[in-house]
Amino acid sequence: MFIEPNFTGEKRGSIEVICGSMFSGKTEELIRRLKRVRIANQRVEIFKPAIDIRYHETEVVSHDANSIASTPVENSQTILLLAQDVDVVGIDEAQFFDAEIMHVCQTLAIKGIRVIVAGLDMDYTGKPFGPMPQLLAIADFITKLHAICVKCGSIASISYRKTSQNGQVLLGEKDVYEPRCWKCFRAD
Ligand SMILES: Nc1ncnc2c1ncn2[C@@H]1O[C@H](COP(=O)(O)OP(=O)(O)O)[C@@H](O)[C@H]1O
Ligand SMILES: Cc1cn([C@H]2C[C@H](O)[C@@H](COP(=O)(O)O)O2)c(=O)[nH]c1=O
Ligand SMILES: [Zn+2]
Repeated sequence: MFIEPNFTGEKRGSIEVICGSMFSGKTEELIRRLKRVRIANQRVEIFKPAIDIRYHETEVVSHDANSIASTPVENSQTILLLAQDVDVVGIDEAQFFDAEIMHVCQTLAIKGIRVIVAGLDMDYTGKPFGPMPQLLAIADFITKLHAICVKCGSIASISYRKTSQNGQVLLGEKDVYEPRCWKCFRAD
């Protein structure tokens, strides 16, 4: 389990990245950390890319229906504009943001803000997804989570696309994706 920074005392900025396949628990872990921030009476703002309105327009929602209020933004620069007077910034679905998200996270951390980012590390082909490699490179703390392979029950690192549609961005749930281990991913 991730041991979070102390909630009291001098504020030092930091960047935490939570990554893994679909259904690995990234959003649940993000929500868990952010709810604890609220319990500690710290000020938090949560953002997600406007593209991701699968479950709810203004909430970050996990596959298990845990949720927390969030602000959908069109681009990463907007996060800088909206994240005023906060102790913590949470960002979900970071893979969909533009490349500038890396500098946005660095700027926030330099200002003393704790930044917690969740995102898919790989797309359905196994390629690194969007700005995630850069975010992982600058992270102070990385948590890699795994789902359970739906074929064999082993740990799953990759999100298998069940449809024949191409293109990196294709929103969906269990109708479109299932988590698989590498062996079962290669089997089809
Ligand atoms: N194959 C699976 N492996 C693990 N969890 C699964 C699987 N299928 C469904 N789930 C559910 O998904 C939840 C995680 O959802 P979520 O936090 O939204 O994941 P992520 O953001 O990584 O896609 C788990 O707690 C579990 O209830
Ligand atoms: C693998 C993969 C996923 N997506 C989409 C599908 C979902 O809408 C999100 C991931 O959500 P989660 O919170 O991690 O479950 O991303 C995509 O567009 N392209 C892909 O290759
Ligand atoms: Zn498997």
